[in-house]
Amino acid sequence: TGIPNGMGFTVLTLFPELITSFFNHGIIGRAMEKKLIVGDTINIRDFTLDRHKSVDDKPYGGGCGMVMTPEPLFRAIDEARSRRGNARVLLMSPQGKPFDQSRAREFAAAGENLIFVCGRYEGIDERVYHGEVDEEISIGDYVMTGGELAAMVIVDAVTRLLPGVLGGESSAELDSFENHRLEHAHYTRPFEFEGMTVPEVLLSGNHGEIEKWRRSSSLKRTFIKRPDLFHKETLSAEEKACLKIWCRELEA
Ligand SMILES: NC(=O)c1ccc(N[C@@H]2CC[C@@H](O)C2)nc1
Repeated sequence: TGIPNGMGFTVLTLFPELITSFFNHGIIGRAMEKKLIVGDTINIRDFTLDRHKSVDDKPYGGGCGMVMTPEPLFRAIDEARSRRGNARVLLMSPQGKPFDQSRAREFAAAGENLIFVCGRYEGIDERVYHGEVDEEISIGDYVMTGGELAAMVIVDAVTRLLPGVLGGESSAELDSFENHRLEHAHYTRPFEFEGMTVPEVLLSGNHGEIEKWRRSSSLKRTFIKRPDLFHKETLSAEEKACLKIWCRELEA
């Protein structure tokens, strides 16, 4: 990414401790230690100017719930932009552009610093969206009490694609959805568990046969669990042959 200390992720939130805990564990925590990413939080409440440190107010036009006021958000976003140049401000919202693996790859490839605006209550004042937000993003068609989980989903999915983050233990290239197919089944010891054993081919050491079995496993689970993915990438001749054999076995 050419950025000296890794890709920046700044999360604007009313609950920073939710985010710092996420930044300090597992693969993400190690990426922080290795300076492959720089993750930090900004507490929106620190940018209020009134005695009560209020961040929300009643909605114009009436109705239930509260709306986040624009001033603290504007100031918090400006502070985030000042911390690292070349940043993209993302608003977490059910109305946003759907986030998926290809979008995660785009963010990771661009290496641009990302600033996440996490709303609470009914939402944020529209003028923040028009004045400061570069893009609105949704992680799925459902409503949550806050944008924080959406921000963590995006940080997680993007970080694991950055060079050096996953190291040798697994590779993002072979991910499910990488080729619009689900991942093959995984097995580890013990060989027999609850009366169920592991497909012998996986113990054969025959890497050609193992790869063939894994492609077949991936194809079958995609066929059963997510046939819609076939519209994204049509079946290869090998896949068609494999499915034909499998269907014949099922009919037998
Ligand atoms: N599907 C999503 O990505 C998503 C994002 C945010 C969200 N809720 C927040 C709380 C109030 C408003 O700021 C938006 N819900 C769902």
